[in-house]
Amino acid sequence: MSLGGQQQPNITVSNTAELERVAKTRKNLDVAEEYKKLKTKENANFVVIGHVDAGKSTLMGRLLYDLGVVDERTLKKYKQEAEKIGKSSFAFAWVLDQTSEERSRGVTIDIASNKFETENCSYTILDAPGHKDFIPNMIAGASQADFAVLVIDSTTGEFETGFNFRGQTKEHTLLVRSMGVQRIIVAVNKLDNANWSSARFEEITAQIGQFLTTAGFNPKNVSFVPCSGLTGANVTKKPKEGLIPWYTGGTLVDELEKTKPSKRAIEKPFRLTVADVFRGGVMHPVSVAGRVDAGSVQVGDILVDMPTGERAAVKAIEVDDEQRDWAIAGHNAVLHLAGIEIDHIRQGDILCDPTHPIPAVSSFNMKILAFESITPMMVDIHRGRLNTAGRVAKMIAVYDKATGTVTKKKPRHILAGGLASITVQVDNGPGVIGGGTIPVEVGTRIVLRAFGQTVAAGLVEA
Ligand SMILES: Nc1nc2c(ncn2[C@@H]2O[C@H](COP(=O)(O)OP(=O)(O)OP(=O)(O)O)[C@@H](O)[C@H]2O)c(=O)[nH]1
Repeated sequence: MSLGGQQQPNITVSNTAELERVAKTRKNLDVAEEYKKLKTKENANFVVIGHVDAGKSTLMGRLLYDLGVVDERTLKKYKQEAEKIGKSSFAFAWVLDQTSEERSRGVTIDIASNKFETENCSYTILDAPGHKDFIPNMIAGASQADFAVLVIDSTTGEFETGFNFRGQTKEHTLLVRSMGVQRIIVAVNKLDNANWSSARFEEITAQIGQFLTTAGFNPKNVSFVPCSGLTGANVTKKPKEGLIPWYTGGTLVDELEKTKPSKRAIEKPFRLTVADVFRGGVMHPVSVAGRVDAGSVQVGDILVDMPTGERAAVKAIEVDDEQRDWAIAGHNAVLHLAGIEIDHIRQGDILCDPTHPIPAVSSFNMKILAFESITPMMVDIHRGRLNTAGRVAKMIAVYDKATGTVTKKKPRHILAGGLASITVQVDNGPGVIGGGTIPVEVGTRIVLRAFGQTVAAGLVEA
């Protein structure tokens, strides 16, 4: 068994009577059927990636403003404040930062901090860009994303800096691909700085296109949009006549609308990765927010928290700030829980169907794409929002990237860019329940970092 040191959930509970009381309220709904009946818009989640200062916040702020999520008065206020400090161009970026801040003070659902709707779909921008701790946050976001928007600064010199060996464009892109994201929209941004030059647009699309193919994106899942977050050209509206006569494609929003959310794992056992734990008011002393990764949940269900193995009952559910009887894979949900203490559930834990809990293991095998050269070494293991210390304990095999056949067993080291299998050992935790273990199963996506850099990413294997 490669998932080593597996813990059985020890079914200790804080309050059995409470669990039983809540379980009685279960309406025994067929959630998959209810979901089919529901005529709501599809929801898609995406991450925004790109080099520092590529204009990510400005572009998303512009999008939110043009779609009416932020009103004129608020923008005016930001513009005045921004002018006061001599940075008038920051007003749009503040739209994004401000909404995320405000929302997180209300119902704490940080993963759903920025939402907007188009005609056919509602969207959630995962993890507002510009965050100090951007990469760990991006890993968490990417693990829940249906697609990514890669923002490129097309200003002369800036594109080249962002795209060079140590620039973030490549690291972010490899990361989101490793986290399972298959569709990417490239916003060739700040094209106002390049005089809306078609030659510049083509130069950038050629280079990025080639890189995306080598990073494992299928060209049919990649699209390029010339735009300017600052002027708003080609974000939600076609640019003024004559501005980009050479461009026949759609706006950024048109491209978003073409993107179908990935298929939901509705039939699989329930899994929700806890993004946030909070007191949801007097009625709800223990609440969690997160995305339903698989399966479904309904009021009255008993769940098990992993890796602690504690049970909890679902007292109430909110989806999109509305009270609901159920939630299903793909939903960003708030679950109000009973029968568990607030300090017994942590960010990064997985709430599961108790008949099929995710294993909590102290070691696991994974197939990696090495970003840097790998030897037996200390690493930070990132699994969605969870991050814990560990080490590369064994190097199992290196594969040929084209054919997948083993080229070397028990290698001494794995070269950057190589495909390989390794065993990862989790360090002992500081005596907490589930310490020294991490909830993973076959197919879980893991990112390994060391010295502040991503060194490898891949999937847990059997
Ligand atoms: N000319 C021009 N400038 C822009 C555009 N978009 C953003 N900028 C400017 O570029 C700078 C950086 O913009 P941000 O939106 O903060 O960039 P960011 O990528 O979110 O930055 P980080 O979060 O720090 O990585 C600001 O001075 C913006 O005003 C654009 O479309 N055209």
